[in-house]
Amino acid sequence: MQSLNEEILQTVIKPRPQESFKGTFGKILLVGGNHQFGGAIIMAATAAVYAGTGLVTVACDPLNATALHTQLPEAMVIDFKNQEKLAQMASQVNTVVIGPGLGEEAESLAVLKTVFANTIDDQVVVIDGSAITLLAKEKLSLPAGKLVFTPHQMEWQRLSGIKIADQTPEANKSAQEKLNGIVLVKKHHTEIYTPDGDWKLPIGSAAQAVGGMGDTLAGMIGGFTAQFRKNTIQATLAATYAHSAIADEIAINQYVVLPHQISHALPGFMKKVANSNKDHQIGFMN
Ligand SMILES: NC(=O)C1=CN([C@@H]2O[C@H](COP(=O)(O)OP(=O)(O)OC[C@H]3O[C@@H](n4cnc5c(N)ncnc54)[C@H](OP(=O)(O)O)[C@@H]3O)[C@@H](O)[C@H]2O)[C@@H](O)CC1
Ligand SMILES: Nc1ncnc2c1ncn2[C@@H]1O[C@H](COP(=O)(O)OP(=O)(O)O)[C@@H](O)[C@H]1O
Ligand SMILES: [Mg+2]
Repeated sequence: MQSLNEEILQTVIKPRPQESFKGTFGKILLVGGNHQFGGAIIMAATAAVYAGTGLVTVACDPLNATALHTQLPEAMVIDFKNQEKLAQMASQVNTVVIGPGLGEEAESLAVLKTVFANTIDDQVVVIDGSAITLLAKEKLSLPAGKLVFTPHQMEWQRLSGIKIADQTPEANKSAQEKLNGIVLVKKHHTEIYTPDGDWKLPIGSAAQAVGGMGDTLAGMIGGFTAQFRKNTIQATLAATYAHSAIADEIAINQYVVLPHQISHALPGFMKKVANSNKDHQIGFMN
């Protein structure tokens, strides 16, 4: 397993072409946010908008629409119970992120099934949080698309059947190969298993151990894969590295890092990376 380093940032994050419009930078649909977990989808959508995705739509319980728009007027919103609209949106975007705050109720499962039935091979589908738990519990078939699974260790236990204590690189690799996608096993020093090799994240800290941190990462991976479409694996690696690199900078002066602070720091961080070259030290606060 290789150690992931900051070179992945320069590989992926380039200056924006001037001959462009919002569609150039990708379209994303984020699905989740039931009556209980609206904050999760708001955090994921915030990450996608601040990562620079051209167009961001959220499918959630309409109960969350006002809160979402108060935080994030850039995002569009649809009712996740509107099956027709959900199916249409799910097939039209570059990336679908499903799971943050989706919940595990009958309504959540209906939403998941509609999305899984309508994605297409060209798309990236990021499967996080409740979507992983439901996928495991209901033994659903996998959707079409380039799949990125983002489980924490308990979600990975549910999906792979490997107990947390037995989650060795060998066991994780063999389970990832069966899933036919990218798998991030999220923890202190997250592991990323891909068809092109495996990486360990050497940065990040306990200041990140707070609810919503993974929802934010899912939104960032969504935003990066929708925007930097050349290579899904590299975009996923860059988002994962940037998430903890920003957290480490904030943690120099803070005991705990709030997930939305990572999103708000993203445009400045990405600008520094885009301007930098190999000899330039990356850091967005100096
Ligand atoms: N503001 C919001 O709206 C928020 C909404 N959220 C949304 O909530 C939904 C449920 O997601 P979830 O992760 O909170 O719950 P679940 O999947 O049941 O896992 C927890 C169980 O696993 C165990 N556990 C063991 N190892 C672990 C590990 N390394 N990392 C984490 N847990 C570990 C853990 O052990 P314990 O803490 O009890 O010791 C516990 O028994 C999901 O849709 C998510 O997006 C959250 O993002 C929060 C903010
Ligand atoms: N002690 C830690 N050190 C480094 N990173 C951590 C630590 N604790 C949590 N994280 C990171 O925070 C995120 C937590 O994800 P997750 O459990 O899905 O959060 P949530 O669902 O509440 O948003 C992951 O990216 C994980 O790697
Ligand atoms: Mg999570």
